[in-house]
Amino acid sequence: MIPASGGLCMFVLVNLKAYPCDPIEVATAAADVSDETGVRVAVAPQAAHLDAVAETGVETWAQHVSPVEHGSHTGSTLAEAAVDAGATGTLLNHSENRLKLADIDGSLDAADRADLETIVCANNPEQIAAAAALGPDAVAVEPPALIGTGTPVSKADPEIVTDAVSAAASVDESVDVLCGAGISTGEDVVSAGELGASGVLLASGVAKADDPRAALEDLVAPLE
Ligand SMILES: O=C[C@H](O)COP(=O)(O)O
Repeated sequence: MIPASGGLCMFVLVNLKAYPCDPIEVATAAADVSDETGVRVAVAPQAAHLDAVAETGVETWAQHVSPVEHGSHTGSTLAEAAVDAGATGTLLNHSENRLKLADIDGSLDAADRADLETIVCANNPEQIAAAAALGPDAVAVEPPALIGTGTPVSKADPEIVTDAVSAAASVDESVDVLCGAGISTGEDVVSAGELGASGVLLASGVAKADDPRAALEDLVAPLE
């Protein structure tokens, strides 16, 4: 799933959550930075912004898709609608949008049906093993206490990353592992890679930055 980029092979996925940033400004910067460096960078905007973000040319991910098919499902995010809007992947079970096990499974089925790449988030290595057993393309370990703090998981709790990598591999070696929470610099990304992660999931370091382009350039600089 994760293509090589420079010396260290890392995927940088920027989740815009519901932050009051300009999604087009971030997406345009992410597309440019990805084009200029060859590093895989994707943006996950609000569902209502998928179309506009995808039009910038950046790799575009949904923040969630619902475990439903076409039908009477008011308020859902249909996987096929996300694809029509330009998404090529989806997060599932983010710490801020926890799902029941059956719903994670159902959302994975919906994503597979629509041909969306998938990353299932989890709090700890035990949950990572359970998530990997459901057959996503990747999992992302994020300790909730570090989310949005600016304190990188790769420094504050490196064992949770190495343990998550081992846990996923013990279930299915084809499932990649990302890590997230507090990642905001290129040094954090390198540390994550050295711990065995194939990518990073981050939000505030870019979405709340005064200069999102500069933040993205810093994140990928060591990967070129
Ligand atoms: O989806 C992103 C994660 O929750 C990390 O958020 P953060 O980079 O603001 O800590």
